[in-house]
Amino acid sequence: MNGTPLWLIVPAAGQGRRMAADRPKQYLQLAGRPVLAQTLARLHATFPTARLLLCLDPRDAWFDPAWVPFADWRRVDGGVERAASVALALTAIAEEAADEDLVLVHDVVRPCVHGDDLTRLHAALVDEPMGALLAVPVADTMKRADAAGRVATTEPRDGLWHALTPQGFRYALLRRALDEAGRSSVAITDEASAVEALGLSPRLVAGRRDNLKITHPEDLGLAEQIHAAQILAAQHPASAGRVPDADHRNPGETRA
Ligand SMILES: Nc1ccn([C@@H]2O[C@H](COP(=O)(O)OP(=O)(O)OP(=O)(O)O)[C@@H](O)[C@H]2O)c(=O)n1
Ligand SMILES: C[C@](O)(CO)[C@H](O)COP(=O)(O)O
Repeated sequence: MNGTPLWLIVPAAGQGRRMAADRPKQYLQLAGRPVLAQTLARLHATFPTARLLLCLDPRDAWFDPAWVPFADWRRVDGGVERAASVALALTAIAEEAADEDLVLVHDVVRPCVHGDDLTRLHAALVDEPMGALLAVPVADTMKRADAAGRVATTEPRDGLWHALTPQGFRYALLRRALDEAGRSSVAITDEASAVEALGLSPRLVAGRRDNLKITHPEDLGLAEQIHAAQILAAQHPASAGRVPDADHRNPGETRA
């Protein structure tokens, strides 16, 4: 892409309560290395000269700086929630970042993010003043539950997408969005929803379904299998199955 400076923010200050492991899930082993190390390696392979901000719990006793492959990186204290961790990272570079600099935010617990998706998202951001995020269309029938755990309604899934990461924005926009979100009582679970709260519409960039977020215990085994299949596909590109076309259409694109 053009020479716009690129910052990577990797929120990694979570406790992994739903995983309920003996350590935060970003430090569990995936293919012989901690999840955190695998995720940073994926980002570095595509963006070797980006500047990294790694949000860590100030009491974190697991982190090893040897896992960071970036030449230009720093550790930032995380906040009480994911959005607070990202906001603190933005504040940490307030004196250095220009308004138009690009910021990509990627969950440390998405180690299977594919280089092709990173490249396409980055390219999409050139002409997107409102930012963009990787996402996949919902493929299952969607049920809304009542208080008794029974089906209340079946929701139309047309136009519904799963939001993934990375999510990318210009520095000034993301800072304003998270500042405003911090002053309101609206729950913000991703960067895009903070930008949406300003009345803006980030672009959905169709990504791969295997960009799994390790959240629950069974996700670690799935991530292992995805990771192994991706490595195999990279070694034997001719025999690798292509991701179906439908998964890579962006909203508004029609089937050929
Ligand atoms: N205060 C927080 C909370 C979460 N995260 C990060 O945000 C990402 C997505 O969060 P999630 O999957 O919810 O991770 P945890 O908060 O660790 O999980 P849980 O909610 O089960 O405790 C993770 O990379 C996590 O480390 C963060 O940087 N700061
Ligand atoms: C940002 C995110 O990965 C988008 O899907 C997700 O919202 C983070 O998970 P959390 O459980 O809301 O922290």
